[in-house]
Order: sequence, then C-alpha cells, then structure tokens
Amino acid sequence: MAAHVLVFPFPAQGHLNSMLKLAELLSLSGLQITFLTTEYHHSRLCLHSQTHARLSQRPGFWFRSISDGLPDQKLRSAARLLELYESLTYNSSSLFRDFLISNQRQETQQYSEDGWSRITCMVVDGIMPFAMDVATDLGVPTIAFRTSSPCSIWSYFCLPSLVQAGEFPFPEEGDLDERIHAVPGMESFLRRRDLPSFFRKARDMNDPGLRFVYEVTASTTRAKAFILNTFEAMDGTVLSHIRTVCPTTYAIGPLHTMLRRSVSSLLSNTTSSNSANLREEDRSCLTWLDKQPKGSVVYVSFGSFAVMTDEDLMEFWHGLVNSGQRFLWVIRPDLVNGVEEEGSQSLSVPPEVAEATRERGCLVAWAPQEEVLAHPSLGCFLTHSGWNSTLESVVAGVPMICWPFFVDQQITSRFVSQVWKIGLDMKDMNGREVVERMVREAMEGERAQELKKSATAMAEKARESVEEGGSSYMDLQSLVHYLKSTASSQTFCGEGDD
Ligand SMILES: O=c1ccn([C@@H]2O[C@H](COP(=O)(O)OP(=O)(O)O[C@H]3O[C@H](CO)[C@@H](O)[C@H](O)[C@H]3O)[C@@H](O)[C@H]2O)c(=O)[nH]1
Ligand SMILES: C[C@H]1CC[C@@H]2C(C(=O)O)=CO[C@@H](O)[C@@H]21
Repeated sequence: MAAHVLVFPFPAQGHLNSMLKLAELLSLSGLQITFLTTEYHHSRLCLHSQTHARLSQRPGFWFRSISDGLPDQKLRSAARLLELYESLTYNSSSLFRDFLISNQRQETQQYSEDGWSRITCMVVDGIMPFAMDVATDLGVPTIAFRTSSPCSIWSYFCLPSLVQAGEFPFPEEGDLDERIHAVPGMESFLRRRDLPSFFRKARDMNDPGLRFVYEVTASTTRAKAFILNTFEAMDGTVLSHIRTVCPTTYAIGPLHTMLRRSVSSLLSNTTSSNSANLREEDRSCLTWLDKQPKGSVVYVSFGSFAVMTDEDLMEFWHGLVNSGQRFLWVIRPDLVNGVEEEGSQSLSVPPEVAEATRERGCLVAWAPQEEVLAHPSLGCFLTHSGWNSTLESVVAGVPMICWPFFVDQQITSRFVSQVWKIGLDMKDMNGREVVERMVREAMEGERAQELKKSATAMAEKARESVEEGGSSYMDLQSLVHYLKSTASSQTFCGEGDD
C-alpha cells in the first residue's frame, strides 16, 4: 500500500497558505495527498488560487471538502472566528468521521473512481484536536501542525508556570511593562504586554479564549509528532524548549521558501503566485512597484483577519502620507470595522491625503504578497505580525514595523524587535505621529541601515536552512520518512461502524 497523507487545515487564509505548501512539498516527495477543507473555503480556493488549479491536475493529489456547518452566505471573518470554530467542532466532527470511514473502506470495496486510496496518516491543524481524536479513534496516526509562531506556542505551554509564579492573571490596571519570568528562555525581554492577546483579556484560567488556546496547545502532546513552520537558526532556543514537551518536533520552514526552491523550475516562466488565495489578487501593484526606485516603498498589510476602526485607518493614512515615503497598502474590503464591501469607500479622505496618495501611493484589495515582498522597490513592511507575513518578510530580508492586532502577533512582534532585531514594535501605540516617526526610522538614517543589515543576515540563514543539508531540509526528510513508514503499519479501527 502507498503512503497517503490527509492534510486537514483550519479553514482560514493564514492556515491554508502554509498547509497547502506543506501538502505540495509532501506530494513532490512521492506521497499521495488528500487536502481536506470546508466547502465554503474550497469554493473560494477554486475561484482565486492558481496553486489549487495546478494541484488539482496532479496525479495522486486530491481535494476533498466537508461542510463547516454554517450557512453558505455567512462571512467567515475574524469577528466570527469562534462561531466558525464551534461549528466545525460540533457539526463537522461527525462529518469528518463519516469522511474518514468512507475513505478507509475504499480499498476493501474498490469503488474509488479517481484512484483515491486509503489514507495512512493525517497532518492536522494543531488547533483542531477534535479531528485528531476522530482519526486516532479510527487508527489513523496523526501529526499536529501549528501554523502560528513557535514563541507564542511555547508561551501557551507555560501557562501553568505563569499561574504558579503569580504572573498570571495580571492585576487589573497593572503595569503592562512588568517583566514576565515564567517563560523559560524569554526572561530577559518578555513583558506582560508581549504575551499573546488571550493573556491580557483573561481574568482567570476559565476565560474561554485562553482555555481554548491552552487546551489545543496541550493536545499536541497526544500527536505522534509536531510540525512548526520555522527554522533552527531563527527559533533554535524556543524549539529546544518545545521539544521538552513534544520531543518529535519537525521545524521545516520557511515553507514558502522550501517550496519555491523545489518548484522553481516549474514556476520560473510564469507569473503564477504560489498561494492558497481566498481573494482575488490585484497584480497591478507589481507594475506600480516596477516604476518605483529601489528600496523606496513601504508595504502595508494587516493579513486576513485584522480589523480597525475608520479613525485608526485615517491615522495610518495620515502617518504614511506625512512620512513622505511611497507606500503600497492592502485595504481589504472588510478591513474597516470588519464590514465587507464597505471600508475606505465610505471614508471621507481629506483632499491633500488623496492627492499625496495619487502621487506616491497605491491601494489594492489583495496583493500577491510573496512577490511584493521580494520586489527590489520594497523598503519596509508595516505588518500585523501574522506568522506567515513575518516569515515572508524574513525571507525577503525586508525590515518590519509591527502593529500586532491579536493572538500570537503580540509576542511575535517582540521577537522581531528584541530578539531578531529586524524590525520596530508599534504595539499599543496609536496615532499619525507614531506611524510617521516609525516609518521614517525604518526607512531613513542609521537605524534603517542597522535593521536592513540584520534582516539581510536573517534572510541568508533562512535560505541556508532549506538548502540540501540545511536544518529544515533535513527535518522535512525525516518527516517524509516517517509518513512513508505509515503505509506499512496501519490498522483501521472503524470496521462495523455505520
Ligand atoms: O494582500 C495580501 C495579504 C496577505 N496575503 C497572504 O495572506 C497570508 C496572511 O497570513 P498571516 O500573515 O499569518 O496573517 P493572518 O491572515 O492574520 O493569519 C492568522 O493565522 C496565522 C497563522 O496561524 C497567525 O500567525 C495570525 O496571527 C492569524 O491572524 C500571508 O501568507 C500573506 O502572504 C496575501 O497573499 N495578500
Ligand atoms: C483561530 C485563531 C485562534 C488561535 C489560532 C492561532 C494559533 O495560536 O495557533 C493563531 O491565529 C489564528 O488564526 C488562530
């Protein structure tokens, strides 16, 4: 029997991107792949992702979907994350069980039309323990993949130590600059304000958000192994701590670089983006970038979930214009207040701001981000510090200005500024003056040069990690070896189920 890996991401842009890349890499290593997502996200991938179109043609690569239990018309936005998560857990769990049982019967009943074979192992999103439990129950070995930053994951593992040390919960009205000592490896730089956003909001361990994130993190210790999208030279210390609780942890990132290295020959003559886009890319910004001087553009994007008020948006806008720099800004239709199809159109933009934007700005609804970051005109990246965006900026050697919005972003931005020293942290600061000052600092003068130097050095280490013999390359080989071994050691426990 051939090894066949089911890859099952949480249905959101930041999760689909890295897990589809992993799926393609595993497929290139000779494994059969089924990529399972929800019907809603599958239909958006069909509309907007060239990678999806390419992989659908690939022998031994199947896309399958199940319902997420929400009505078709309902938006799956950040504000509705919990609703989506709960619906998946409670409604899709039994659908997933039926799906896996029907697959496990494939070989015995021989009714597969497209050669779909029996799944021998699953790589599941680490925030979906319900899927791990179903697969384990049916005898399918499972590996957990967490798509967020390793530093955030280690801080979640340390929650009991924080409680024991009296460092969590934070006192009401307490000083957010107070040092945190109970996260090993981060004693010298971590403050209350740098812990993932769940910690700040929670008053105790029963807070639903904190409990959710702690429980999903703890559940990864039940998996056969753990996968993280990072590399030793950047996250070695955090990885060694995570391996004290998850001994078999594969660090196989940056996945987009690993994949680009593997498929460069296939993609070199195309303008194809390599992303699991859920929105249509506006490639016109690449033409705009071509016309700008080298290193002159501030790229601004807050990922797929972050939202802001129209006042915040206007402060960013004024700050960017006042900095005098050129800028390319992704304003998603739901960026302002999370409302789709509104946003900047409804804002009243002062004429001088509109004029400056026409002269040296470019606004798009969704950009081909990896290509944008790799463009020679880029100078810095004003980002929300989502983990994919952070890695994409690292690989491109582009310094960051971090405006963390929620979840892992608060701690990631601290690592960017204090540990890797490849960016500035705008956490908990607001206003056009701050934006202007930080943009100037990242783009002009001595500080900008220092940041660029560290960013270039980190980019080189990222490239080395995915080269033959590099740390991520070797970990990927070990992972593939393990996955291939599952073809000969599986027993199905679901016989007799309806
Ligand atoms: O115009 C755009 C904007 C973004 N992207 C891509 O979209 C992805 C966005 O991912 P990420 O930067 O991780 O941000 P989020 O979408 O906010 O991701 C969620 O998921 C991540 C992985 O778990 C977490 O680290 C984040 O905090 C969480 O908000 C990246 O690959 C970008 O290249 C585009 O292609 N075009
Ligand atoms: C659904 C969000 C809550 C936590 C998840 C996460 C993580 O810590 O793994 C990061 O970003 C979000 O997409 C997930």
